[in-house]
Amino acid sequence: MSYAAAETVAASSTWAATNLFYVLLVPALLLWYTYWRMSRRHMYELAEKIAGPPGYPLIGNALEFTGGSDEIFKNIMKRSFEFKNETAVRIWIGPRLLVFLYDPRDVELILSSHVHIDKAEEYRFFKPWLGDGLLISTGQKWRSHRKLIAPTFHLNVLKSFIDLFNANSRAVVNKLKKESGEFDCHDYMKTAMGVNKNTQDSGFEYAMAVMKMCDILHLRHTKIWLRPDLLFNFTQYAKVQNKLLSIIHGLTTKVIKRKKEEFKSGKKPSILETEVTTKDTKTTSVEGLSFGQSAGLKDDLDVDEDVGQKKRLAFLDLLLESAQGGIVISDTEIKEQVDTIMFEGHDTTAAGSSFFLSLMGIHQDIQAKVVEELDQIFGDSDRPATFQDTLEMKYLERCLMETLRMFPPVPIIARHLNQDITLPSSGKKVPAGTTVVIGTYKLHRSESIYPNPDKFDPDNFLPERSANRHYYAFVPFSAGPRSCVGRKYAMLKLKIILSTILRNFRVISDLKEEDFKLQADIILKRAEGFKVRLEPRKRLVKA
Ligand code: HEM
Repeated sequence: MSYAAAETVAASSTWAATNLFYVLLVPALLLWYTYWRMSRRHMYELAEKIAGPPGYPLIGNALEFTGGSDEIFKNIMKRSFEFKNETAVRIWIGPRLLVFLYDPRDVELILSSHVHIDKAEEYRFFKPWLGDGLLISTGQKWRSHRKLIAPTFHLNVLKSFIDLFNANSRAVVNKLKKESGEFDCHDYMKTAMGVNKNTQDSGFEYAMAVMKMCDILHLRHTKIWLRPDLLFNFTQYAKVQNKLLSIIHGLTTKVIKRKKEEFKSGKKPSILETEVTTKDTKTTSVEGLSFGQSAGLKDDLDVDEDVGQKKRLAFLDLLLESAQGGIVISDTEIKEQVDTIMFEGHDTTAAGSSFFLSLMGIHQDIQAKVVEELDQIFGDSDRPATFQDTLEMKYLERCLMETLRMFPPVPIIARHLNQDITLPSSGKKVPAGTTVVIGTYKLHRSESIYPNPDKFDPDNFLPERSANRHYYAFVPFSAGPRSCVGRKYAMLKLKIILSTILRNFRVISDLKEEDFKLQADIILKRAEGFKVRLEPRKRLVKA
């Protein structure tokens, strides 16, 4: 056979082999798809019984998640209100079934459970950043770390942060004095929330990096092609993410290193509670800081039983001390927990306080009542706030809670179901494998729970109005065993910073709530920025 003929034979046999491959591939794929659909039949059958918008084959409702994050938020809200009378709404993002829950009874079923504690698949995008920190870990690891960390947010530890909160608040007021005209107060709140004097320089860079990381994570949540790591790692976003993570982890490492050096040099932990408790179980629940735990469930931030004769330490001090033994927590785990707390404690409080100031700027009458209360507490004095003062800020607290109702910084909470559940509200079943999404934003705007839900009305939180409301109708900090571990810290800090600002300035907003463009890239924000103006109060308190 000539060389040319041999080449022709080789080419045609390659062609035949390629053809055979495709001929076999198509039925193989069809077979696999049929098997896959059959194995998920139970899921499809149950999902069919739950109301939801129609979707396309294979991609489901993924096209609804195109556009900017403010558009996505608007679309989702519009969609969810189309199903106004439904307590649960399903959507498909490709093969993933998501069921949104809006009824407090269904929310309770998930959040009060010790079984449904697994975070949804979507939280895995946080993994390169937060590792196995409290927010995303599960099972025994989460249980043991939660048990270790919760006591570091005990009220007695938090009280010792008050000086730091006051110092931060005064620094913010001093910076705000330079503002004239309209500006974005979120910029100030971001840096005020996460830093102390040792981390102030890196604080802004860190805050920016966190914000950009959230943008990337949000993109991965909403754009299905960015979900698989294999594809994502080839994109420009992956490179940007690596840069941002080096900034974020750089600051965490710095904070831990400094603490370790203090530890080695024998410096006493910064916060040390010398007061010891009795052996009996005792709870230190304080009204106004203590929501997030339903009746009948033990609040792990309050209970003193595990303390016994031990001293109470602040978060990082305790982790480092526990690491000394080497058994309880490793160095990597400490870093993951610090990253988690720094993220969770930072953006959420910054958004909450910025919404609060925006709302005060709109509702001058309500702001005047807050200031009247502050005048009663502080009189003409420019003294810093004490813990007792924060307990007396009852009206400010109601305004804060109403802010968190209307604009919950964490607008959804998602869990992965490992078993079928039956919704108490409707008797409908949600199949195992579903991502259940607690739609906090919509739940908080439910007409059947809050009459006139779009109106900013702090009286919604008058004790007599709250008393008859379902406990799970207000869950800005989640609730139950996986509730926010920093909720009391957040309330205390917010009360101190917001009261200090209002003692010094009148806040004015030219926009109304209905003009807010909301976007939810992980944390709920105003897309146009939190624009306000300030006027020094006549009796200007020295900051
Ligand atoms: C206004 C401020 C805050 C809001 C609205 C908020 C809200 C929440 C919500 C809704 C969750 C549950 C998330 C989920 O299950 O997916 C959560 C969890 C968590 N939060 Fe907060 N948070 C705030 C402030 C803080 C602060 C100041 C810290 C720490 C200093 C903190 C630390 C955490 C941690 C560690 C978790 C995970 C708890 C666990 O799974 O065991 N948060 N937060």
